[in-house]
Amino acid sequence: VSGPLRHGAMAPAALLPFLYRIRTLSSATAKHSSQILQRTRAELHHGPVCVLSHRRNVSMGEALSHSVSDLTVRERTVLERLYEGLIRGQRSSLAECITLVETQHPRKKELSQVLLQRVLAYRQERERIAGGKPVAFRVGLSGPPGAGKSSFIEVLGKMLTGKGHKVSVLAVDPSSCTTGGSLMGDKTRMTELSRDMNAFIRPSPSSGTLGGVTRTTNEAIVLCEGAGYDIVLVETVGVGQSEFAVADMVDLFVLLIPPAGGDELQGIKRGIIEKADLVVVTKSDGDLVVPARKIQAEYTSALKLLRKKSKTWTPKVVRVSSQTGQGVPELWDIMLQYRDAKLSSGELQIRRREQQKVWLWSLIQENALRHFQEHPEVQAALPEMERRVTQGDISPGLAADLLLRAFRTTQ
Ligand SMILES: Nc1nc2c(ncn2[C@@H]2O[C@H](COP(=O)(O)OP(=O)(O)OP(=O)(O)O)[C@@H](O)[C@H]2O)c(=O)[nH]1
Repeated sequence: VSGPLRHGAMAPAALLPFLYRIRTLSSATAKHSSQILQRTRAELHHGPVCVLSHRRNVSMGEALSHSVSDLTVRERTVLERLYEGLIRGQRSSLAECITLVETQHPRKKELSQVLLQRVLAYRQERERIAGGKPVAFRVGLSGPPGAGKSSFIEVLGKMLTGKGHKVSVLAVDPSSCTTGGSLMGDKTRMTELSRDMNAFIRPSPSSGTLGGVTRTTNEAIVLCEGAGYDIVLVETVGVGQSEFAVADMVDLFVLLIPPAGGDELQGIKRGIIEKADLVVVTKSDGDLVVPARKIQAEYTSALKLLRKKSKTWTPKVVRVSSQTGQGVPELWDIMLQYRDAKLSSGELQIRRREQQKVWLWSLIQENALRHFQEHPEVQAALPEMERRVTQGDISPGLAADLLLRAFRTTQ
């Protein structure tokens, strides 16, 4: 298990045996599932599409082969209209499709999976035609509040649409998950880029758990790629775990740092610096050039001390100014060098495959934990168990075993 677990996100040890059980079950049915998946792929373009069923006592194979044959005519028509509009690159269809994947409504959720499977098949076909080259370059951008992220994305985005690219910008706002408030969405951001016909800007889903928000962001990436956006920028603010989540969904992860020392920099976590493929010191203009150079030198030295994580790439620290535009074209050239190096070495494809696995397990983790917590036997026993553990009557390990046994025997 990796991903959020690796970053120390809440994964009680008690859950591990349960996850292990799921993993064992998964491998037992893997052969059968793969045959069914093959059949599923063939069915994607024609008629019934498979989705996972939520029914109890349904084996993995049965669930995968459970066909949404009960799609109503209206549902089919809506999905067809959305899909056609999306692959023709209509921004309104893309926005509607993302709204569908963000929904909490159970039936619409199922429909969104039908749509996604079809878009995935379409993307796979386009990649096959392109000789395996990904259809889009995914770039994650993170930094503390006020680092200059939106100003930078506006300048970079305009430059890229000017070069003929189609750019989408997705946001992951961690505050929307906890408080329902927003760190990112309160002001008008990227005004020029939002008016650009070759750009698409989507704010963060406004509520849900971080896992839920990052799941929909991952799915929104697929939709943007289906709509022909060849550059997908995913922005997040460097608070909480959201930046780790974003780092795990992109090809290139960029950390933006303002040229202010001391307190402002203390908010930047060491762990996230290790994740960065590029560090960008922002606002390198006027009086800020000198502090920006200082920060650049500090980070260059700090990065040298880190373990090398790639054979083909050494993280770089560059300075830019969104106000003057200085350094932005050069930075884009570096981003392209990165992409080319990663593509030709095969590291980019490996990274994407690994990311898929990370997401699979983090989604299982989140859902399995909820399933466990909502189980009536567990809910009934939990207060007493917690009381006895906190009083030191029984060990947490034993309490976890007992709760898991209650969960298992009543499945
Ligand atoms: N001097 C200078 N100021 C800049 C530059 N880029 C951004 N700023 C200023 O920095 C402040 C924050 O910029 P934003 O682009 O809103 O930063 P952000 O990281 O998106 O901020 P949040 O949305 O709060 O996370 C604004 O007052 C900008 O005018 C730059 O290149 N040079």
